[in-house]
Amino acid sequence: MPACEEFVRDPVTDPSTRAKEEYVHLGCSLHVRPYSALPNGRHRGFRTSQDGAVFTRLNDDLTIVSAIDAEHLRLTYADGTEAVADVSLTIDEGEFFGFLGANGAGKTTTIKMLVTLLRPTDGSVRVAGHDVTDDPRAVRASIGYMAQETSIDEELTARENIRYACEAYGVPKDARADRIDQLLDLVDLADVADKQAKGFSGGMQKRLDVASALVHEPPIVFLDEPTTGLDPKARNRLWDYFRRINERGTTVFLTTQYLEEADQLCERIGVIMDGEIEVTGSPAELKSLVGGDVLEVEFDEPSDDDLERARGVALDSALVDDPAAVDCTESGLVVTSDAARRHGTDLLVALREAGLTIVGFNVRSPTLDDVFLTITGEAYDAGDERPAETDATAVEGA
Ligand SMILES: Nc1ncnc2c1ncn2[C@@H]1O[C@H](COP(=O)(O)OP(=O)(O)OP(=O)(O)O)[C@@H](O)[C@H]1O
Repeated sequence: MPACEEFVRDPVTDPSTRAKEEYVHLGCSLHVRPYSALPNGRHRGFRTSQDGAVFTRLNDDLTIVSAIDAEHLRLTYADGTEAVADVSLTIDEGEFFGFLGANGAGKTTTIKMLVTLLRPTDGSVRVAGHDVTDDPRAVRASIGYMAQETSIDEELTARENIRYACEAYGVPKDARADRIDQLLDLVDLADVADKQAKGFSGGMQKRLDVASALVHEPPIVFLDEPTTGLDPKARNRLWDYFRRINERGTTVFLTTQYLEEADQLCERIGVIMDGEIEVTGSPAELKSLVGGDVLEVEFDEPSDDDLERARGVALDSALVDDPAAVDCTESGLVVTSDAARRHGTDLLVALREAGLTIVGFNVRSPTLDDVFLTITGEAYDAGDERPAETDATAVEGA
């Protein structure tokens, strides 16, 4: 993101108000266009990337209005558990942000503070420019929240569920019928609109849940593990939907058990560990922390001695200058090195000469799983892995 200092003031004419207004332009690939002139004379602009996807409002002082701005958030539960120790985060409007962390790291507790369900023990947070403690109603009017637990009523039909959400979120009466039809269409439930939700598959229920959380077209959306338990097809349909709302300018804050999901969808990712943000960056930036490509070697039923010997060979090789770059698995070795592609075969020869029988090898680019292992020293485990539910036609005609 360009720093605020890069802004230059430049008067332009806003054709919609026919008044000469002062707006702000950004150089290079980003620019700001008039968005609205507020009643008190302040201006807002929206910044777009070249494809028009990213929206950013500007304050009077030309700083960017953040969708979420959390400073030193802390939350201690009544039993003394410090679930969130120190979380500071700034998320721009229009960003697709992924929030990752192992089971119990503090993701849900953080989200609950951001959506006003928990009051921070310490620290401050503004969402859509409103303080969550001082102005929770304004925050709630600006957000959609899809919790891990479903909020739909299984006794109601899909249409009734969305209508109920429209009433709860205060969608104007004359806009409801169109909004309901649009949402049913968007989440591919138009064919089963008048069937009871209790007959829906897990995937259909999740999609109905998303539609219900977004009826008021909030500018910021919090999705807490929205695709857990879904099969890849159902997950893909939700991904498409999340991409679409983000392309329309919605800020998305996502937690997920699936690193692949974060990799596919998120522009930026924050990793929380023991209640503190460990690192933030784009998926590519995070992958660069791994320190090179990953060489995986598999042996034929290796004993512990074999693995130890293999590790010694790897440590002696030209590939490795840091012992942390070599991990033993049950069946082989994983070596991370920026020379893995150039000199990987040298290591294979050395391993064979040391009497190890290689049954498979692979050199690949790092994944977010590797990132997680590098950062936390543990494999990613963000919750109970439930069996995938199919998105098959649990309801006739779906
Ligand atoms: N109501 C509560 N009272 C006391 N401790 C809690 C409460 N809710 C959560 N915790 C604890 O706070 C810590 C953080 O929990 P949280 O649910 O925020 O983590 P998480 O990263 O969302 O985990 P998961 O991936 O399992 O959803 C954990 O140690 C958890 O046991």
